Amino acid sequence: MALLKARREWVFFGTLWRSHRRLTAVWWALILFQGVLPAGFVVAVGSLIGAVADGSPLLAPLLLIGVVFVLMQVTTPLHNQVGSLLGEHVSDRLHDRLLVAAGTPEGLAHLENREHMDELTAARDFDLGMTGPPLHMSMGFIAGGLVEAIAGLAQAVVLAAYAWWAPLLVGGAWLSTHWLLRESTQWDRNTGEVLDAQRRAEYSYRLAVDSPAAKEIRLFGLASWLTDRFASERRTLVELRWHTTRLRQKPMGWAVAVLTVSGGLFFWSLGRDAASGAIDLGQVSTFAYAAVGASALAFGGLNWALSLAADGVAAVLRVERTMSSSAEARSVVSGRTPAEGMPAAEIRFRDVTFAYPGMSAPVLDGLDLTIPAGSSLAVVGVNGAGKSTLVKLLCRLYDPVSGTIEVDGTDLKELDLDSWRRRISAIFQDFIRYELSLKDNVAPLGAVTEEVADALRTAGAADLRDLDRILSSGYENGTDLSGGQWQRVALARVLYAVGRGAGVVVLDEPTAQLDVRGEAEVFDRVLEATRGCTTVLISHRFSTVRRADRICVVDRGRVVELGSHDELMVLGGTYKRLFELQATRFNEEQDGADCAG
Ligand SMILES: Nc1ncnc2c1ncn2[C@@H]1O[C@H](COP(=O)(O)OP(=O)(O)OP(=O)(O)O)[C@@H](O)[C@H]1O
Repeated sequence: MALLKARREWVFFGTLWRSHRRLTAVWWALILFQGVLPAGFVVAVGSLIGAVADGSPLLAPLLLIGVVFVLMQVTTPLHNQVGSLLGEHVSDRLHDRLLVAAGTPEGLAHLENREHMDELTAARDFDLGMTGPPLHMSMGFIAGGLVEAIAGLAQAVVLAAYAWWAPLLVGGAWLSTHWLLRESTQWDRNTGEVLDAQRRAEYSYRLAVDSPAAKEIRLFGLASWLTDRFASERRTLVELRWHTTRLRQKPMGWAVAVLTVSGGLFFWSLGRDAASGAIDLGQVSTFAYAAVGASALAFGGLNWALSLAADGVAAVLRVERTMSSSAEARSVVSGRTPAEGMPAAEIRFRDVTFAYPGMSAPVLDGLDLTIPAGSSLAVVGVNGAGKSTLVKLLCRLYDPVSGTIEVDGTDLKELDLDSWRRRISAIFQDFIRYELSLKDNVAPLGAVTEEVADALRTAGAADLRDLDRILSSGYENGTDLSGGQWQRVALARVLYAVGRGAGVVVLDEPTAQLDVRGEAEVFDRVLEATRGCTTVLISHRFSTVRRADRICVVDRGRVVELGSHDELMVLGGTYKRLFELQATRFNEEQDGADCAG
């Protein structure tokens, strides 16, 4: 365990070095320099007192004291600045590495695995000051602790001029207090618990102050429940800290006893030699100051700061390792065949079975489905039937457990993933509302203004004209949109991609938030704009669904009906039943509205 810990700390120092060699070298040099300065000061003061006692010139010792004193004053702020810069630099580098590690795997499974998510959270939080100071501040604590350690040892070395055993006695006692008080890194052992309590407290806090949650919190009267929850988590944190403090009591007692005994022995000997005249006044004061300097109680600050910083770095490196080797992170691997112009003939699901990682029951269970290129297919089915899962497989966010998805006869796994994804454009149910300008929401990778305006027009969002306006009220001159307006913007994103060459369009509940009139109008335009594309539409709105060339009904992971609207109505199965149910409801509502009018 101790070996492992030591290794983590070495990894930390190695990471500093690799992140910025020059700053790290200056940081270490200043630690050494600052560490020996107190010993220099002690010697200078001793020589001054000796000179006063002898009546010899005071200029040289006074100058020495002045120089050492000024150096001590100047190097501390300089060192803090260097440490803070280095900390920020390392933290930036680690964040970059973390984003690359989490973003590189092609699939989604690594972001849904609980263990990986815990690792990612620990790595993400390492510099947020949640369980310890952020790195740019830790560097100051670490440097302070190292300086203290070197200063103690350097002053113990000065005692060698008095007696060979003095550095061993005083330095040994001082080192043993470090060892005894390493318990203060008990905080370390609590990190899991602390992290958990901190996370819960933070979540309650966010629920209380974030505006999206504010509606429900007020409406359901959850405000005082939330306050209690927050207070209770904070109490847990205080208790954990209190527990840590109490753990220090016993070793603290031992450390004080060790220092008292060693100090007592040393000063008894020093007093005896001073009284007998074996050493002069200057030497007495030098050795006395040096002994005091080497006997300060170690408070474990170095251990604490170093192990927290080393933990953070280790967490990021662990994520990198996991992401490059775990089965989840490597579950989707790109093939080599270019996908340009595909599909030219068809997309075919062949006996596809799929279960989400860690789930035993399959969501898709031997599903067979052919989608002719250039046609539109609507997928319907009850909640949880597996419709979104089907399109996620088509986007290769996951791979089937068994069976294949073929594009023009080539297994999707053999296609180059980047070029396949360039062929696909999708709007998912939980599409992203980017806190970016309207233009960047439509074309996040940079856009031709005219094409963005066209896409917005087709998506029924022509009224949104200020393309540079940020779509979030959290920014100056920013604005927010209604649910339906956001959906139109997300549709415009798909249409823009189609204009840029995407040939497969996935629309997962694209009009769920549009009003009935807007829905029909927008959907007609979207169909027109995506004519020639292979379109997969998922919707619970049959007025939208019926416009597709073909419709398939998915039930318990299989296709149970497939055909055009008219064919399925003639078939008289699930589709017909669901369609009529919705039509009857809609007519009843319309009648009600007419009567009320
Ligand atoms: N990331 C996931 N991890 C584990 N299970 C999941 C995940 N996503 C979906 N599921 C499960 O897979 C099943 C199918 O979900 P899917 O989203 O494909 O259904 P759907 O037909 O699109 O439903 P809806 O009409 O409600 O959107 C559900 O039981 C769901 O709980």
